[in-house]
Amino acid sequence: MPLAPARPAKRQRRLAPEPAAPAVKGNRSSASASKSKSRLRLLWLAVPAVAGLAFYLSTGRGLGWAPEYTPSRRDPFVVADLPGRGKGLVAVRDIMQGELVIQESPLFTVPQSISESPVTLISRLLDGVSPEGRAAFLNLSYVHLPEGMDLENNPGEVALAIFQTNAVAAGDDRAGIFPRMARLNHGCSSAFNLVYTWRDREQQLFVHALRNISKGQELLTTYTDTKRTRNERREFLSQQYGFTCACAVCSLDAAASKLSDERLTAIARYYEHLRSWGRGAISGVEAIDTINKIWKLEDEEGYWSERGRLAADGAWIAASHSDASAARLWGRLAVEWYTYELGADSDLVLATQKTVDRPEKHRAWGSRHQPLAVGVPLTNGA
Ligand SMILES: C[S@@+](CC[C@H](N)C(=O)[O-])C[C@H]1O[C@@H](n2cnc3c(N)ncnc32)[C@H](O)[C@@H]1O
Repeated sequence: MPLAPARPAKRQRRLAPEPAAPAVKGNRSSASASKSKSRLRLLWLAVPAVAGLAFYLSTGRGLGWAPEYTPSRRDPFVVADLPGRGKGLVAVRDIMQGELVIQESPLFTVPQSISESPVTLISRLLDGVSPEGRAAFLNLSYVHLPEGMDLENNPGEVALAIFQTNAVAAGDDRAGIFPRMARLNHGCSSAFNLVYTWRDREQQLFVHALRNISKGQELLTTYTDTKRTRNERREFLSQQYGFTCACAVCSLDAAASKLSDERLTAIARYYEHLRSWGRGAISGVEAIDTINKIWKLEDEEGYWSERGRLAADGAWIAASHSDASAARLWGRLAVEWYTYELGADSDLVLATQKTVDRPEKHRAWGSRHQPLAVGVPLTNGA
């Protein structure tokens, strides 16, 4: 039976048969959509729901008695106490766009489908973890523990709350705990500076710098699809993670925030429009024009995530209309951004490079029978 998904990582996925199909980064709200699918999923969802009937803890808190997971000497960050945000990671030197910041194996992973109680499952898996790993897990923060429960009397429920606050996707159908990565706090649109991805080949989570980060800056990832308004984002984050987001974007003054909301809403709308190319509702030229509009709006917003995927969609559309030169240019752009997001040696970079070298070998090549000059990237990166 399916289990409510944790925060999905940016997955290394095959190019979609339809542009901009399901988001690479999602959120736990996606669980609600398929809520009714199984009793077990409901059981997972029931934990925060029960907590909701009592009181959500307003801030994350750790158990405080276990040692911190020791960062390696080569890490470009330290774990720091940050006012109002619990612990977080802060850069101890400048970090370059595309740099690998964390590469981490999971303490344990759980499948999305389980046949036993989540509390029993997490407790059993924890028993199999080393004492250091267990201590690191128990030191992580958590929210949504029903009132009146505590570690002494309800260790299983506390472990489950820790899991639910910190788990991220480890592949398509598992979620895992990564104690170092778990210290990353959240930022919206232009505020987050790291993206993470699960790599099947290495069976590890890779976290890369999406933009240049200066020494002293906090490292931030994003917990949700931030292409929505400030109020919508805040509501989701408050419900799921128990905090009111005050990142740089959420802290903009009213006028600037309104502009940001408008841009993000328009970006989401254009993504929807782009998707309709897959069912033949818009032409290849209009689809490419839409990608260029998204790119421009994202430049204005400072929203840089998912650009590898967006450019790869451009290559897909160009290839499907047998437009080799556009496919090559979009492919180049995809390689550039996948390299930042996923690493130069990732499967997607290697696969996309093949489109640059031999566009006519793309699996979508000629699938839209009508050859068409669809349009090229209108960005400086091209
Ligand atoms: C995965 S943990 C992140 C690390 C956590 N701060 C800690 O001390 O271990 C998620 C929790 O961190 C806190 N958090 C994350 N991002 C935040 C933000 N932008 N503002 C305030 N609290 C945040 C929330 O309590 C959230 O439930």
